[in-house]
Amino acid sequence: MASSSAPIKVGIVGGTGYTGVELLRLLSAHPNAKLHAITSRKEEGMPVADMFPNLRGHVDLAFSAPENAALSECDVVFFATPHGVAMGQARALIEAGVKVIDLAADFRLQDTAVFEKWYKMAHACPDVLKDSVYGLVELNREKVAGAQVIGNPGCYPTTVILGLTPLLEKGLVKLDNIIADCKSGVSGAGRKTEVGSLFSEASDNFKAYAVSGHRHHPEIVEQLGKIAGQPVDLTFVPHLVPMIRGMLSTIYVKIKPEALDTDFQALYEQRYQNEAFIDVMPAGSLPETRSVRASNQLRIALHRPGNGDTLIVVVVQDNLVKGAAGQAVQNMNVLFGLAEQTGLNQVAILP
Ligand SMILES: NC(=O)C1=CN([C@@H]2O[C@H](COP(=O)(O)OP(=O)(O)OC[C@H]3O[C@@H](n4cnc5c(N)ncnc54)[C@H](OP(=O)(O)O)[C@@H]3O)[C@@H](O)[C@H]2O)C=CC1
Ligand SMILES: CC(=O)N[C@@H](CCC(=O)OP(=O)(O)O)C(=O)O
Repeated sequence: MASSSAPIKVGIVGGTGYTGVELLRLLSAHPNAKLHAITSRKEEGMPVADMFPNLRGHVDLAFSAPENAALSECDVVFFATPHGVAMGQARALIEAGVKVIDLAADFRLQDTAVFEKWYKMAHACPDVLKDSVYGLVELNREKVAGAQVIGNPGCYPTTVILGLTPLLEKGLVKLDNIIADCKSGVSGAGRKTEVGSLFSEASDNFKAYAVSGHRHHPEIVEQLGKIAGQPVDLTFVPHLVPMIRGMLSTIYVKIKPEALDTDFQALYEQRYQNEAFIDVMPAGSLPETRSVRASNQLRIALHRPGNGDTLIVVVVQDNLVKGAAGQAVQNMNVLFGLAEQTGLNQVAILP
């Protein structure tokens, strides 16, 4: 176990994916982390920096096969892998005293029947799942600090949950009339050669997908229900946007009649005033995904068209950072008692 002075020994399962290389970018520059094992089944033996030249001079390890990786020697292992991988290895790792942060969905849904329905697999360790923590730090900070296994939230759910939390905590909006219209860059689909992700298919194109149901819907519903203290449902529609990184969610809610006079701007500013990675912008702002590119910042802006009963919450983040790897490092910081912003103060890149 890492002490307050000794570096945190880090393992990454799935180092050749988009979230994997983002974890490597962040952790190679993290003052308290030491990369100890990075796995890839396909690229075993390849120096990491040969695959990712941005890491030359920063990462001097080679990829190792998962089964040969010294993961049990680590203090924490990040799973940047498809759904179903972490849950197969979590028990052995926590028995070896290793903390687990899963970027996939294995530890996000507490309802295993719902998990099985949407991910087409039975949960491999429901007992470990029961004790795991949903790693949305801004809502679960204390639980994250004492966790053994953390389920890093999905990218879309991160924007919708943080966008709606102040409203649901106070019971200010109707719970049967929420629409989340979400847009993601193509890196959200992962570093796989799926047709839809090819340049000639994705560039100069914009499309909705999974309109009749997306696996993030149950994750969002489960979390919003916990915050509201009662069942919540919503319409959630993801879209693929011709850009590499970035996520913008536009969330439409109906204000309850008795809450029409609420100062929503003040509510959000107060609720997130101590959150380093949540920027509540001036009312009416138009957040841009490029303003958070490669940073762990999430920006929120409120709109009240015609001062009527509709409130529109616009949320932007980088899907690979606050939507994945940055949030995972934020969880690691809390897990090991470090200042939450450690290794996460990158300013967004413009132009
Ligand atoms: N892309 C994004 O914006 C976000 C992604 N996520 C989630 O994070 C996870 C990783 O996503 P992403 O990086 O995009 O995915 P990629 O497809 O880009 O990378 C997957 C990685 O996992 C490895 N891998 C695949 N299968 C296995 C296996 N059975 N055992 C061990 N390693 C395996 C692959 O390497 P190899 O095959 O060589 O072992 C590769 O390194 C996914 O669950 C995704 O849903 C979460 C938030 C945002
Ligand atoms: C553009 C795109 O394809 N996005 C992915 C979400 C990526 C992701 O973040 O999935 P998890 O967070 O659940 O791991 C999708 O819609 O399936």
